Amino acid sequence: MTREKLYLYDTTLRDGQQTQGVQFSTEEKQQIAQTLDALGVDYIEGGWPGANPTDSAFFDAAPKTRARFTAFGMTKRAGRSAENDDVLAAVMNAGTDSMCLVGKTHDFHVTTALGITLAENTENIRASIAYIAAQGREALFDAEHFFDGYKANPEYATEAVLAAYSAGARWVVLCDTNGGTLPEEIGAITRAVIDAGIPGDRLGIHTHNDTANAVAGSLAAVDAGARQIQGTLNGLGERCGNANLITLIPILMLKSPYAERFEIGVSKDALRGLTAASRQLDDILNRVPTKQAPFVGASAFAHKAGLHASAILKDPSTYEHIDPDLVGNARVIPMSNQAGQSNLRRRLSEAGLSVEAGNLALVRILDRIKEREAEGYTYDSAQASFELLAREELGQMPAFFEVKRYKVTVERRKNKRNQMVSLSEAIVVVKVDGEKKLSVSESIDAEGRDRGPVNALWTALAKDLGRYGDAVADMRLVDFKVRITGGGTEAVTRVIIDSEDAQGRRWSTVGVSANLVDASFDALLDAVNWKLLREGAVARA
Ligand SMILES: CC(=O)SCCNC(=O)CCNC(=O)[C@H](O)C(C)(C)COP(=O)(O)OP(=O)(O)OC[C@H]1O[C@@H](n2cnc3c(N)ncnc32)[C@H](O)[C@@H]1OP(=O)(O)O
Ligand SMILES: CC(=O)C(=O)O
Repeated sequence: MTREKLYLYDTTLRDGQQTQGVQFSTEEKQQIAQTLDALGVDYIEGGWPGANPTDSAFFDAAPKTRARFTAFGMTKRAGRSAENDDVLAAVMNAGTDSMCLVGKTHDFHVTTALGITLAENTENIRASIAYIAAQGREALFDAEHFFDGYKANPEYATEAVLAAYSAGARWVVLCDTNGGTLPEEIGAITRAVIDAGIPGDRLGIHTHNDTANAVAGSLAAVDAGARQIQGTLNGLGERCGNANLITLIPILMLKSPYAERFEIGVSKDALRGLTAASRQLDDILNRVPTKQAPFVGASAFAHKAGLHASAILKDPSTYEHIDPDLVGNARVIPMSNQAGQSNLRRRLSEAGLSVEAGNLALVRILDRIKEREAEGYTYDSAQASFELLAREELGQMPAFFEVKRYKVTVERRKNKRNQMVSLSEAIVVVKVDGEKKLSVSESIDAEGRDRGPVNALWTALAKDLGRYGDAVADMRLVDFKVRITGGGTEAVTRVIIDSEDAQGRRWSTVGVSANLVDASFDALLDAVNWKLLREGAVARA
């Protein structure tokens, strides 16, 4: 049986950025776009060009993606032509092949929020979509408040979406903007729109999670005939969030009747990257991953009750609705050292380490990871630290150098202009090839500003690493995340450092301590050791 194509439209970088407390940098947007592209979504909505400097900069250096990279904006305002609307012009000038414009479809919003007549609004929608289509570009129309609008005035809501469709919109996306419509009603109204003349393969669904039904509402629209789903990674989005693609993707690929009826752009291989994609986003946002997140949470396949754990060991399907491996997650069975070995072997092989099944080192690695995670470490994203830990247990970790001691001071004092300034200084003593080396460094940028104690430590460490100096010369620290976490009985500080080198490699390392500077130094040492490994450095016996 041929399966029908179902399109996935990701709006993490636009509606996801409307989440309280979320503001992606341009680099973070680039990183997320690459992850989405690797996952296999069909559209990546990058943001609203012209609305803020970050979005504009992101579109200026738009990533090259296989997915259709889409700019978001709104329909032209009344009293001016589409050609002369400056907000629309900024969206058009972003130069993307696809553009998604939001427009009003609820009569109350037209008269109250916009203060124009219904006819004027319909004309704004028509003219804006026609303007995009006339340039041979793909137009999408986000029908804002469509379901509430349809309930209040079905004739007008239908007129508004038909205007977009007739003007050439490739997709008309029905939005449950306030998130209050329940799945059954979403299905019925979607069917009514199809009956009114817009075919299902031109209809999309955009739901919000205000009643925790965004995923169910999206599926109801698909059941009714819609063929595009809009959503976000981890369900980010305005207020309670959008439909969670991290939940929807495995449902569409693994659950009946969707798996049999539909084809989406995500391959089975890419599906295995789902857990990593979800955790990468949490990492970027410096959020603790939700343990109970369906499919990807650390508890999604954790079996605590004795009855469960015992049956699971006989056959995992006794208490699991899918094999966790399919989504890149791992089974957790407390007390069983066998748990998670296949997952561990896969992670090791990603680090270039091939370890045969049954090797006792696997048990030791798992034990150490568990111990360290109890202390506050996390290895989900800190792949470089994970590799170093594994190498130690496998006897494959060279001792390049030894840190004998270090010291950091931070001083606040008045400068000549009577301004309070800070100055960080570090001293690091290392032993390389039997020889002690003492380096002192201040951390000051080109404008004379203090770059902080961790930077001072890094520059002191890198200053004299003897014959390893050249190998780390092109390395720089690009991100630094701090989180206070409950490790054991006391709160500890976890630091994750992202480093980069001139060859475009980027790696993450983790350090934990009750002391912020110690935790940072711990992560820093891992970063340097990983770089030395990659450079093929050889330690002298
Ligand atoms: C449902 C959604 O989530 S849609 C996405 C919403 N996202 C955002 O709002 C974030 C980005 N937005 C922005 O940065 C700004 O709102 C901008 C740059 C787009 C516009 O800024 P401003 O010109 O200062 O307008 P402001 O934000 O104050 O108000 C929006 C204006 O657009 C009008 N408007 C709102 N929706 C539409 C629409 N679909 N079509 C035409 N005009 C619209 C409003 O009536 C208002 O006009 P007014 O100032 O003449 O009353
Ligand atoms: C367009 C959009 O984000 C909404 O209506 O919710």
